[in-house]
Amino acid sequence: MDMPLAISMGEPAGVGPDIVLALYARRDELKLPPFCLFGDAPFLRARALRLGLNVDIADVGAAGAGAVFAHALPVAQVEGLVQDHPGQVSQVSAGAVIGAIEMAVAATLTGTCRGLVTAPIHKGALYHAGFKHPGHTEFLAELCANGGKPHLPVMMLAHGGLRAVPVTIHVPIKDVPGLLTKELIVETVRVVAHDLKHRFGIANPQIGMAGLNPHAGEGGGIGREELEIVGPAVAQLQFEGIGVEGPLPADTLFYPTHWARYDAVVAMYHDQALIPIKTVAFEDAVNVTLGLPIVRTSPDHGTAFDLAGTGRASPASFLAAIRMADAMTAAR
Ligand SMILES: NC(=O)C1=CN([C@@H]2O[C@H](COP(=O)(O)OP(=O)(O)OC[C@H]3O[C@@H](n4cnc5c(N)ncnc54)[C@H](O)[C@@H]3O)[C@@H](O)[C@H]2O)C=CC1
Ligand SMILES: NCC(=O)COP(=O)(O)O
Repeated sequence: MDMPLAISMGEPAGVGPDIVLALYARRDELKLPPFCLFGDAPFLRARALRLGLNVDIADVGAAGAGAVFAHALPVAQVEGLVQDHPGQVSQVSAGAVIGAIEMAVAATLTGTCRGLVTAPIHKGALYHAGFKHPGHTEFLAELCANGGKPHLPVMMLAHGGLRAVPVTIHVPIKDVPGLLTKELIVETVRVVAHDLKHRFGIANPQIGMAGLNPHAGEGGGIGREELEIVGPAVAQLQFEGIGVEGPLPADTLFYPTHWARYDAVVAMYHDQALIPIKTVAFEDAVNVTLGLPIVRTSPDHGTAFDLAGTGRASPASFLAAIRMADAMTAAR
């Protein structure tokens, strides 16, 4: 029996649960691998009813998932209140949302599940409820560290051969220059090169590195970060034998033909990396976290409150995230 993937429920007011239910309803047609949804069974029954989906839900936990997946959606029950109010931001479900991630990570770390796919969370709602982590990426690193030294989590958005990685992630733009260090860039690219090799099977990854400033600083005339931070990081990485070029002007680096020269492009901040990939592939790009001891993928979109409970959310990115996690863990 195939070991299941773990899926965390995400924000119940968002489209994540809708899409998981809709995909499960098409499991045979799509030949989906077995998965267990870490969430709330009564809420999921109510949401399935609202969407008109004929889905049986079995509260069997991750260990029982493989046995029931063919005829019922396996759920690992989380603690805490979960409301079925599509599109309404609320902190009420925050405990259950966070608990679902914690349980799903624990099941993956202990080998009950083979990889993790996360449904979108509403970061603002969780912050208001006291959540201290900027997003999944950083939270997962802490959970995987299990009290030890956290891994450096690296966010990568991928669509086929187009991959984009931000060095700084969920931080205010005004803080980016202060957070960028040669060490952070070097460590990020080491993780990218390692995981492209070992998780994506790319023998000798080639990485394009963006500058921070317009025109990559124009030789120091439009900012010195390229000369003082990014350039020295590239030199260090090249010395280590990693295939990196840069710093390159970010405005032309993402021109698809240019981008396609590289196995991944490393950008200096969130929007520098994510705007290009969401522009060319919002429908089915995947967010994958590198640098963790577990495989974690996620759709590229968020909670889409405007579509929650309507059945109109596209399942394409979520499906791509499941397929990527399945492929990355196929040997297990
Ligand atoms: N991995 C995660 O947990 C992520 C969470 N978020 C969170 O989601 C919340 C909302 O973020 P937004 O910036 O509004 O982005 P969003 O992706 O939720 O929505 C942006 C636009 O795209 C549309 N859209 C999103 N998903 C769609 C789908 N599956 N099918 C069709 N249309 C879709 C929405 O209707 C909306 O018009 C924020 O709190 C953000 O932090 C955002 C990205 C990833
Ligand atoms: N914009 C991507 C995003 O916010 C996803 O973050 P994470 O929750 O996967 O860390």
